[in-house]
Amino acid sequence: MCQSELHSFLKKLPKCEHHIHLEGALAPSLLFQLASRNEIILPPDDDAFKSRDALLARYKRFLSLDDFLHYYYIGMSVLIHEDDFEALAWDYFRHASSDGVHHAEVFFDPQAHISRGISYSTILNGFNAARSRAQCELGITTELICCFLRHLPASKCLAVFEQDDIQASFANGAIKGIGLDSSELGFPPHLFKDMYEKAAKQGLRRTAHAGEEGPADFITNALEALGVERIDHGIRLADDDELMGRVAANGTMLTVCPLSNVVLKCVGSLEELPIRMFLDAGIKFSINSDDPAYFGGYVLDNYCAVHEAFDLDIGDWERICRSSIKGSWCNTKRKAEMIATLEALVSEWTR
Ligand SMILES: Nc1ncnc2[nH]cnc12
Ligand SMILES: [Zn+2]
Repeated sequence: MCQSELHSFLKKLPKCEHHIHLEGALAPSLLFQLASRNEIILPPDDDAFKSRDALLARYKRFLSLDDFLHYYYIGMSVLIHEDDFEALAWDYFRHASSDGVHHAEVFFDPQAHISRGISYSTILNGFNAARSRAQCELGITTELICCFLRHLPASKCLAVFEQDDIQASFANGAIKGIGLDSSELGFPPHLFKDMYEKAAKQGLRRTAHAGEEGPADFITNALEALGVERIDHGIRLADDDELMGRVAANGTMLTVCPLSNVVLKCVGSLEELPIRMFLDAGIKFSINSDDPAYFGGYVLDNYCAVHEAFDLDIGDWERICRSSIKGSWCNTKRKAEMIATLEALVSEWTR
């Protein structure tokens, strides 16, 4: 298959994205536009904020997860009004649709906005307006996953989790599940056990970032102490054969983010990612963009990069795509529609 045929095949695959932080889809052009409209002063002593090109150049030199998070939290400070949150999410949904995403489960970080005086309803109304539009105009189904910031005290996270407006959004189904993100090293999953126990009792789906920069032990810890159903990133699973066997046997899905791992120096190059090892070991995983505006690629760029690095065949892609549909938190009818699309595509390309 030549490159352009392959690109067309990868684009047509009915993709599900499970690991995308909406705040990480804030393109520099929208960032500067909102900063100006909302009269937000970006750090004057950091030359990266002098222009769009300077900011993009700085994004190419991230040294670590924390180095990136510094820019991520400054960037989102321009989001003030409902319309801003709507514009951000709509921009992502448009990109996702043109990349062949059929279903997206998207993260957001309420604590990073509430702490700046933005109400939870402002965030949720903005995102929900974009979600309705994505469903009507693009045919994409979406779910929201409310993430908690692990660099903050667990007691503070629990207090936000228990806030009346957040509890109401759990109860009325606006939020599908919870996640745990931000700085990983020094913040093991078990610190958040109480919150995850409450979430389980309330019937929320549960995932957590683990094994991105942190060790394989954090994956064990997230599975055992938090009872998570998915692991976000999870690439350090490759360091523990016994755990890898357990994850494969339980069918726990990893949401891997290849370009993110390279840009944040979690691996030296794409080829170092354990993609082939995971396929051989029967580990289920989906491929995702994480923070597409910061890492130079949306989901299709990640699919193409993985294809080039690992020379996958149609059978490999069918498995990845099938696991990704099955590991989604949408209803069985929606999954069946996507599986049917996948099977029709594969049969067309293998005729
Ligand atoms: N890659 C990542 N890891 C942890 N927290 C994040 N928040 C946004 N992107 C993240
Ligand atoms: Zn992430």
